[in-house]
Amino acid sequence: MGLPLWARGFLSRGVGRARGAQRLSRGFGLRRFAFRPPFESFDLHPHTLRGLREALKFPEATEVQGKVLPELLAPEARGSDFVIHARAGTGKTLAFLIPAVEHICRQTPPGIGVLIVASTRELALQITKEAETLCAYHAIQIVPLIGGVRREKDETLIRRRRPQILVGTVAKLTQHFEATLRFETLFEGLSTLVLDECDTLLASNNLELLQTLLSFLPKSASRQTLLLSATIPEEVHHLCASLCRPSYRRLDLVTGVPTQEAVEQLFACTPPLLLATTLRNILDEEIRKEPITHKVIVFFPTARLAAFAAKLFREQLNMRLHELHGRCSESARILAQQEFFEASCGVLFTSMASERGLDYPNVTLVLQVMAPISRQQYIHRVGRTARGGKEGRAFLLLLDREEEPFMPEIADLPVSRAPMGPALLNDEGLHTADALSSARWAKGLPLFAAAAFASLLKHLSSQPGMHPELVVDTASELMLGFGLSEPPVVSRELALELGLEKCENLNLVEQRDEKWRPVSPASPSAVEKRPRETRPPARRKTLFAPGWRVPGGLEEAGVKTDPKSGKAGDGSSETRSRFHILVDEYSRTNVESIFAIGDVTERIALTPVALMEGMAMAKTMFGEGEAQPDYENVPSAVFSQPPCGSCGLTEDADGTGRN
Ligand SMILES: Nc1ncnc2c1ncn2[C@@H]1O[C@H](COP(=O)(O)OP(=O)(O)OP(=O)(O)O)[C@@H](O)[C@H]1O
Repeated sequence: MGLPLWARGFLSRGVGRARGAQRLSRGFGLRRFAFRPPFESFDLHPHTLRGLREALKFPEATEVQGKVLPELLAPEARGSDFVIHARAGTGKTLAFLIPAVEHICRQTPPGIGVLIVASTRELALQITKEAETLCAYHAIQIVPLIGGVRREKDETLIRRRRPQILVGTVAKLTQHFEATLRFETLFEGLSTLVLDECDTLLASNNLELLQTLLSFLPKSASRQTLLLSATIPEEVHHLCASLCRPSYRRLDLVTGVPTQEAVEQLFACTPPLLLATTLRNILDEEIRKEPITHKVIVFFPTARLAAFAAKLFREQLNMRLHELHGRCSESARILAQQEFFEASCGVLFTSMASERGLDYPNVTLVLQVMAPISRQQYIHRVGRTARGGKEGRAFLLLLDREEEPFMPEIADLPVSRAPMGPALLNDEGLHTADALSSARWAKGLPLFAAAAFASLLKHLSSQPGMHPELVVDTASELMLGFGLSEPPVVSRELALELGLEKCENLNLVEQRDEKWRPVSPASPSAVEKRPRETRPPARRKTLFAPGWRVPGGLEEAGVKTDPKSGKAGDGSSETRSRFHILVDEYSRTNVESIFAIGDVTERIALTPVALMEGMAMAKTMFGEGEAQPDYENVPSAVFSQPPCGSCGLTEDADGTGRN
């Protein structure tokens, strides 16, 4: 049994849950928008109107669309850029798609007319789907470019479809600009650039990559830029303005609170030890009250905790769950997104991957486990319910000690304390605690628990006001509440990184390279140390420079680069301003301990060449004698339709006439 006696007593009190449960389980229904002009009242192309009416089945604009469309469709609007701030779920996607499609209908230069930059793969796919439905009766082609899909596959799709609208993530688009031959020429007629969820694209950790992407786009005084989000704090606004033309317009459509009025928002606090059982009780309550219509999104603070909780609840509590987070494979993410979208009821365990822009119909409850990292995150997550004019509920399940630092951040929002308090914990909590007990864990769960614990330590360490002991105690109690008999071990390296190495309650293992193997499911934290047979040689730094850009800092290291070399290095006659690292035939730079391979050198910019150079370099570096790349056996590819390629001896060299 994972819970101590005092907690069991607390659970078994089972204080009247019905009162709060009634509020928690209020049904949802259609609300009326304040003002919904019919789409016919706008001067739209007949195919667009038909797409709205027949494919999307939206005869009327939402309130936000009713305000944005007249601004963006006005003839003089093309001379301005727009920063649009409107609540989540109010129809911003169509608000930018409709004018973009209308502009393509009026002007059809070859190439891509509209580029939509999305913050996640899932959002890019969702926008693509909505654009395709809107354009069902147009001949307009839309292509998504997202991570997890091979670049060559993207190229084939672009060649075949010749899209007018491209929807992509920043990383994938940048990768194409850096590595796909003449990719930039597709954008010569670009008339509209959309940055959806602009505040996250402009966040400090993403800004550099976004700026790199934008630097590849041709400069054009007539290109319109649209920036949209449900949260645009003032400090982000000046960044938005810096991407716009001076005449830009700001449409601030959030009056009053930034969350939808139709969302009932509650919060409750729990000790870490009781978080898992409380969560289970809330879910049970929701399923019991709405057996065929419950649709619940549960947000966890880390992807690893979401993965662990999903596996635990599925395997130990027999709950049917959908799962979508950063630990899922790309195909699993796409499948989960589609399944939960189509499901009439269900529960989704997720993390950051789902909090922005994603549109699942009829979500009845958004449940946030532990404090969000910011006010914006809270608002976006709550925005996953009550979309398109429906009603919904949001529940924030905090740890006791999170209330004081977090609640002031959302003091202006209509969030009330859940009236049930400890009644969230009912008699069933006892059974939950018992069922979760690691004594009965299925195979594999201990490793998930260890990963979740490490991620919790990281997450909590980044929270304000959390000193090391508190971080360790909180994460440990949480894991005990999830059924462990003792907290998992942690590598000393991680403890050092987080400044937790002196915490007495942390069970450390010395070597970071050790493979952890649970001895038995009954004692998941008792892991056996299995040192690797061979360790990689010590190294101080690995420079990784994808694409053609030479990383900074090389000058300080004394590495010679060639700034004058302007040829593209890909066999074309193109010139580009860029630097190359100068290397000898063994891939050695002028600094003995630094090597370089691939596109950052002035050799042939082809993947097979880089691979071969890498193998030869590894032999030189790791003592198998000096080895030079063998350019005789480089596979070559011809970008043609059908595609063709070759490798090995030429007909002449072979002498047999074979190719
Ligand atoms: N005119 C309309 N009539 C009815 N429903 C609509 C209309 N326009 C959009 N919707 C629906 O409203 C929901 C929310 O729309 P959308 O995803 O565009 O919101 P959003 O403002 O972009 O939200 P977020 O800020 O979360 O990205 C979607 O399910 C969409 O299909």
